[in-house]
Amino acid sequence: MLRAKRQGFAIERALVQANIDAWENTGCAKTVRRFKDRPENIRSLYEQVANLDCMLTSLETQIEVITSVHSSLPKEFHDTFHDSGTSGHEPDSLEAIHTLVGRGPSGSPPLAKPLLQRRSSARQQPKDVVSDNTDLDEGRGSSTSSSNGSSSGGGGTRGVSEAGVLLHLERCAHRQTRRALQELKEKYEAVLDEQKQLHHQPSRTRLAGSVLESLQNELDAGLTSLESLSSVASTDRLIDELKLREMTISQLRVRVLQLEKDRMDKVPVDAAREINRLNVQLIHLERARDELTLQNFTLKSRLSQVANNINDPAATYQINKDGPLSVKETNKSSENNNLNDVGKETSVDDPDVVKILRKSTYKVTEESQIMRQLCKEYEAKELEYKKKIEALELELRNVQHSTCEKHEKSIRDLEAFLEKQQQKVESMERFLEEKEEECNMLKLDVDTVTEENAKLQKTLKQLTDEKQEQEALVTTHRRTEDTLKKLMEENRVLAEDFNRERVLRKKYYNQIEDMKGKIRVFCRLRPPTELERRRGSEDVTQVEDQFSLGVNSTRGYKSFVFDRVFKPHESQEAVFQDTNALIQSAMDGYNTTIMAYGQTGSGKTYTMIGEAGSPGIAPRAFNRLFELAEEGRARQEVQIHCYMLELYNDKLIDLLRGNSHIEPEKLEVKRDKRGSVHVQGALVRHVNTAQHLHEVFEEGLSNRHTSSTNMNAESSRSHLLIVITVTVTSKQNGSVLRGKLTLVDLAGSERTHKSGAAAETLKEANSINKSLSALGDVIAALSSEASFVPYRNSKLTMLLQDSLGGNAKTLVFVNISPALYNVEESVVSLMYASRIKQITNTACKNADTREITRLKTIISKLKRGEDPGDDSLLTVVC
Ligand SMILES: Nc1ncnc2c1ncn2[C@@H]1O[C@H](COP(=O)(O)OP(=O)(O)OP(=O)(O)O)[C@@H](O)[C@H]1O
Repeated sequence: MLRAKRQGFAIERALVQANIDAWENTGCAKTVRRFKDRPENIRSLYEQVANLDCMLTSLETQIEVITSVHSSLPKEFHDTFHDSGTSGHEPDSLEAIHTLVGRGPSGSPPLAKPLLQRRSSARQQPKDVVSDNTDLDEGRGSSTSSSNGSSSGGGGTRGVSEAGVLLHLERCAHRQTRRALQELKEKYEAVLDEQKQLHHQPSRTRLAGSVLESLQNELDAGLTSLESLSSVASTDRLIDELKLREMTISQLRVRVLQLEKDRMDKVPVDAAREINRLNVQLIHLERARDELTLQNFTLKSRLSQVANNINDPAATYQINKDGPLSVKETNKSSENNNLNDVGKETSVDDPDVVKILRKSTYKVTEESQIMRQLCKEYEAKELEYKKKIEALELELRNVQHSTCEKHEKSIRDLEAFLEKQQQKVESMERFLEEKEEECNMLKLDVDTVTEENAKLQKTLKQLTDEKQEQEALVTTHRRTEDTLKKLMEENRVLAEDFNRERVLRKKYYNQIEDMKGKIRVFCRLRPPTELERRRGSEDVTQVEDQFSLGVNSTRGYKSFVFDRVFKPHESQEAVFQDTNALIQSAMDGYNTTIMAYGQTGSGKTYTMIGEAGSPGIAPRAFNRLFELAEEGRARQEVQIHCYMLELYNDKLIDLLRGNSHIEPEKLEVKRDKRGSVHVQGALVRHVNTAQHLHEVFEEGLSNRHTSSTNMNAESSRSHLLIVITVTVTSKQNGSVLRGKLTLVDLAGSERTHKSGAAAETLKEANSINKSLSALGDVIAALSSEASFVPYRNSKLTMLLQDSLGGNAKTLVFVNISPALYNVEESVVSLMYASRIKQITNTACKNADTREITRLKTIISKLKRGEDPGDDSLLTVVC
């Protein structure tokens, strides 16, 4: 019995350990962690295991005690069992007990039912079968216990036939039955022994009672532990799961409220991320639901296992409960059969034993009832738990439903938001497409610009190369320019030197010529007149330098060299600068003559007299004379006289006497002994100032004959002579210098058909041409150094006798028209001028010493009473 309890507790311990292992091995990691998070549950389980171990230990102790008690039983008790042919050892009795309670010693399937069936069938068998059992028992005894020595023919029953096998099995069953009976017998003996011990050894009785009490307690503790194991752990786990679910639900509610709040606040939510997060959360929830379902299933399986575990003891107890009946029946049958048989064999029909057995049976029955009650309670709790589980599952479904609805609502809201966002995305895509089109256009523009840029870069590179080349060229050009500048500077210096040298050469040549008495000839070109411009006449002249002039005539280009050539636009001042020296010569006592020669309208009057605002040589000479007089006023006294003559139609006219009522004297050209020409009878005016001289000059001009011709609007129709005598008396020694400045404006030569001269004008022209022709003859004679010079052919040549080949310093201006229309006259004038230039004068100074000599001669003649002759004539008319 104790061993059976021990086996039962061992089984229970193994079950508890198996539960722990199952929970740890088959349970999910989360569940294991939860249990590990709650060490009290684990501790309670291990405490249960430890309690069961203690109970097992105590049972082992009890078994040892009972074994020792059994060994102390009287010898006849053992002999009885020995006589019955049973071995009587403990394992057999335990095996019989296990067989009775329906479970093998090692948890093997129960053998009670087949054995009972076989027994019942065996009971119905004839006695020969029993004899067979006896044979079998004998055979078993021969096979299992050689000490009996009664089974010698057993090997004959082991045969090849099925009947032999059945017989062998029946014998085994019979042997088991005998073992059970032996066990009962041993129990009976034990009980007897206990009774005896109770009588003789009260301590042992008490020990047995305590052992029974402890067994009952252990049984109660085992049931309680099983109940607690099946109820408390499951309830705690369910509570934990419920709390976890509630926590998850509350978190979901909070999240849903947050989402609602976000949606209501229209806060931008990343819909996709939120949906993903909710989907992940749904997956977690589904996993959690699956886990809970699995746990629920595990729990149910566990409950069913526990229920089975409980049912096993319940079945045991049921068996026990029914067992009494069975036992009763068994006992009855035993009483009726086995016991009767035993009784027959052992004569165990003691009412006390039966009473004890019945008492035990009743006790077991009570325990079985208690167990059934416990089973009912457990079933009720199981139902309760199932209801709770169903309620929880319902609540879970509701929560899932509500959560799903909220999530679906949120998903719909999110989908609506997503649709809006998609619309925005579509609009943005359209906008993006437009921008892409613009971008493409811009790319095309960029490509075009890039191509242009490439072209420009290429052009720029070419330009850069060209620029570099140009810079090199510029550098070279600059060097060349520098070199050229240097060369030009050198050239300029050389030119200046050359010009200077040439001027010096000319100057020295002129000085030499002056020393030789050569007449100086200046050539002056005038600009084209308005008439010539209207006629479109070309300029046939070319000023080669300040000494040379070329003319493109019908006979070709011809160059002329003069002492000075003035260009058309050279000023009157410039012209006068080169004539200034003759004014000084007049102040120095020389006869100087300045005259202008040339074709009519060539600029003779412009050169000699000038125009208003552009005075010519005469007015400037007047100013210069008085300037020189003023300059030498401290050391000398200057007396200036002048007269003006006009040779008109070969007739001399005193211009200063023109409108006076004084009868004009007969003017005669005279020459004194020195060769100086003077006009007898001319009115000589003394002038004190330059202004006075200008007035006298203007007066004389007003009397001059002029008229308009085709060649000149105001043509001079006569030859004009302005004669200014200068007497310079030295304040230091009283010496006297008598100079004469003769300014001659010749009338212009002209061709009558060109000048369009009328009858009177034609007469003037003929007279002019005649006088000029005589002048030409004189010039030709002087230039050819002829022995006879025809001065007397014309009054003009008589007047110019002391100026051409005379003792004066003479300057002749040959005025030239640049027009092609006048080229022939210009060439003739230039040829005349060239001839004039070849004429040599014999200039001499009218010094006092000679005068003194002459006066001395006159005085001497007068002293001798002789006529002084022409030498006594005064050269100056006051
Ligand atoms: N150097 C000059 N610069 C400007 N104009 C000039 C120059 N020479 C002459 N003229 C102009 O040419 C015209 C003719 O000049 P001018 O009267 O002096 O010639 P002319 O030789 O005296 O003629 P004629 O013998 O008929 O008197 C004038 O109108 C004069 O102003």
